[in-house]
Amino acid sequence: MKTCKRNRLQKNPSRLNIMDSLLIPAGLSSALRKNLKILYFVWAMLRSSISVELKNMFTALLRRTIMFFNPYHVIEIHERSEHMVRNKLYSLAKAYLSNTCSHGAHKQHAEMTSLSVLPFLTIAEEEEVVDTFQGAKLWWYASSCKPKYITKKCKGEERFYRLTFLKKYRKLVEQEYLTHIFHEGRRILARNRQRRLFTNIRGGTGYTWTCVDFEHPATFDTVALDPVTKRDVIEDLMSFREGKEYYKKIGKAWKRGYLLYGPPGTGKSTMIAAIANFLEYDVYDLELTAIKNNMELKKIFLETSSKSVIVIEDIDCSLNLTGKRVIKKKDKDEAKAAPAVTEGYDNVNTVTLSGLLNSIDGLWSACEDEKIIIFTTNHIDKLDPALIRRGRMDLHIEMSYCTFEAFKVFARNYLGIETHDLFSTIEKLFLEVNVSPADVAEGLMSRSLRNADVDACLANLVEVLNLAKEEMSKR
Ligand SMILES: Nc1ncnc2c1ncn2[C@@H]1O[C@H](COP(=O)(O)OP(=O)(O)OP(=O)(O)O)[C@@H](O)[C@H]1O
Ligand SMILES: [Mg+2]
Repeated sequence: MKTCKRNRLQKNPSRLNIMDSLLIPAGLSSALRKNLKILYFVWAMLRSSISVELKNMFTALLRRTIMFFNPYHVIEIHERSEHMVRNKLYSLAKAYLSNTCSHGAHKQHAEMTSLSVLPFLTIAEEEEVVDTFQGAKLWWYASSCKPKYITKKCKGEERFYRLTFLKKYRKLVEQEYLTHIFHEGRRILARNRQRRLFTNIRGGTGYTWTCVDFEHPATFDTVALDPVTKRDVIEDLMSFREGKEYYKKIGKAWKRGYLLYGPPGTGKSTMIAAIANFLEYDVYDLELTAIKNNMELKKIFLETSSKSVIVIEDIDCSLNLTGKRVIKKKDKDEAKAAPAVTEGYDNVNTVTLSGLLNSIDGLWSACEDEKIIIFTTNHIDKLDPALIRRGRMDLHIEMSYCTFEAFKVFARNYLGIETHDLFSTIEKLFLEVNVSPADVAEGLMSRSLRNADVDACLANLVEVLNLAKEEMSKR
């Protein structure tokens, strides 16, 4: 990437109107620019002494001549579209340039919003940078102009980028380069975005999502899980993330459902955080009990954005969604009397199983895709098969009691060891007792052990496991 000298014509906005199509990078077609400058000079001399009609005619002629001889094509990307709504492509181009060529500018702007994790540098106004794409050279020029319509939102200057390239690359730019900017821009914005953890609360005007920064430290390196399961999950996530075209090809919404099941303290919530961190997605922690009816549920699902993990924890406890899909007539009265609402019939104040299924994978659910939906439960057997069937909950992941393999992850992360004399004792004990990974973690890092050495930590764990064994034998 290298900078170009600024086209001096661009400094004078009044000349921009007539010399619009002349905005070509300096130094490249100096002869052509020289001739056109002369033409412009003659025009400026004549302008005051001729009639308006003649003036217009001459302007049009001049423009056409310039366009005919000008070997360049220009695309402008304005901050706002014609209807004064934000032009997404402008922000994506800005992100793209910040990452790709802004260092080529003499003057840059450093920006950081509340939604970004790192500052990023954009090219300042009146600066020009060069990009290359499949052998084509492209000039980006940042500027601003008066907006066409003055609105409350847009009173002052409106910024825009002018992209200039040889006419022979027009097809390449229109069909490939702009799409490249779109995807790259999205990727850069997603990477630099402060990820958020949302939860639904009931406000004055009904339900609403509220959020905090998502900063959970769990990763797949810190989750203690059987290595084969861990590898399968990672592979599944990777193929999901890269699967946009595949999902399109098979005609399926780009979504995937995971069911995490297992006893308390086996790492289901930790696993959700690791998944979100791995994919770099936001997390929507959906509290079903705070939602009044199916309509609200549908709306709240619609308000989740793409690149997100939607979580319903303890689905078996959230609502009574465990019965058959169609409730029998004689059960209606009982169900009506119960505050926790069952499913099956259309009561306006209920969230029903079919309402939930609809929100997960009905027609509406495909509006913003690239989403992972995760349910967790301690009791998989209590759930309606319709809720967890494959295709809806595509992957069922069992989070079980701690195994020796899982313990080795804790040993590595908590104690920084790969092996130890006590490992064989611990391995034997894991075959005899059921302890959750949470208990093992606690056994290795209880308060009294914070400053203790490895031997003491492992000895403490052996004690915890022996106690669990004793308790099991008493039962
Ligand atoms: N598999 C695991 N890997 C790493 N840490 C774990 C694992 N399981 C549990 N832990 C530790 O135990 C604590 C509790 O785990 P977590 O909340 O993820 O369990 P859970 O399965 O969601 O439990 P519950 O069913 O009660 O919600 C975590 O803070 C974490 O430190
Ligand atoms: Mg949990």
